[in-house]
Amino acid sequence: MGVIETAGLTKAYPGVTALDDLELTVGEGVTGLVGANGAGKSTLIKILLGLVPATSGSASVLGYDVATDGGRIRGLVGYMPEHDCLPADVSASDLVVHLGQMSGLPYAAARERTSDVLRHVGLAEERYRPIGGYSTGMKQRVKLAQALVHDPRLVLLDEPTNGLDPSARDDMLALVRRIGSEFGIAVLVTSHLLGELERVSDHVVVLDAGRLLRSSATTEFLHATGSLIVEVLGRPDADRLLGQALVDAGLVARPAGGTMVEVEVRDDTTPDVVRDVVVDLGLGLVRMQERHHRIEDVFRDGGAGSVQPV
Ligand SMILES: Nc1ncnc2c1ncn2[C@@H]1O[C@H](COP(=O)(O)OP(=O)(O)OP(=O)(O)O)[C@@H](O)[C@H]1O
Repeated sequence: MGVIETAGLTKAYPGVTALDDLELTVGEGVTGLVGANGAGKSTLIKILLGLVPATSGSASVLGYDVATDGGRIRGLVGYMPEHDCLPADVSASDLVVHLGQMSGLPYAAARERTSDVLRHVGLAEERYRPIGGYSTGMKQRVKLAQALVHDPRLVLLDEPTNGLDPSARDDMLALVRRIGSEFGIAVLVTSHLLGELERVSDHVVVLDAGRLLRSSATTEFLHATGSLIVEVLGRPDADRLLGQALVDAGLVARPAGGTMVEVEVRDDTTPDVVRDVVVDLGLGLVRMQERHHRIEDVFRDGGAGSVQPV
């Protein structure tokens, strides 16, 4: 049985179908839920928490029916909401203790767990200061900590990198990965930035306008394409020169930006042919590697326009 299962799950708001006949199974590990703004990610999470009723179809979380067992599910699941929802005049420490107690922990246990989770998410002395003075990155960490305080089986993280600068985003992604791998907690994490999910997820689910576009292991999204990317240096027009020489050598080659050329792999000898051509031209070989599909190729094929690769 999956950690999350949906069957024919549909949510219609007046004038918009947020989820459309969704059939989904999410297992252990880290699952990335990707989709453009409005694809239905937050709606799915709210239904899974039993906070919003579905129009039709069914869903279960950890074996419990979202329609009837919402309270039980919320006791076993941690939720990091997308939007800023933290009180400004309370410290992270007091807030997380309070939310731990609301999840059913006795006071002493809530204090102990709060100290642990705030350390895990990287909040040190500042945990005793009011949240109003925190940076966006620190606030995101508080939201993550409160999702973990009651030792959940599953966490639902809605856009945890929202509003973060590149370095804070990297830190948050590393934390998400650790939750899945070191702590053994199943994770469903949403983002509209595809490259992020590629980095931290074992499995990727792609939603497009409320419909399931694709669900597969991340490695399947990254399978090789049968071409090589060759980067050279030595002359400003090195790519043009190399491209022509490779075509003359009987290979199919095209420019790939900068001083890079993409070469179709004909057989096992292709890398040797490329190397020899580069040497004959007196160019320097910077790299030669297999080109991989990236997750955004799914959107290029599937048609969802506004998802941004990073
Ligand atoms: N309470 C609501 N009433 C009416 N329409 C809604 C409501 N909540 C969501 N929607 C609509 O449902 C669709 C899906 O919204 P949802 O928030 O689930 O998408 P999302 O993938 O999470 O996007 P975002 O990243 O922008 O949050 C959107 O068209 C949205 O406008």
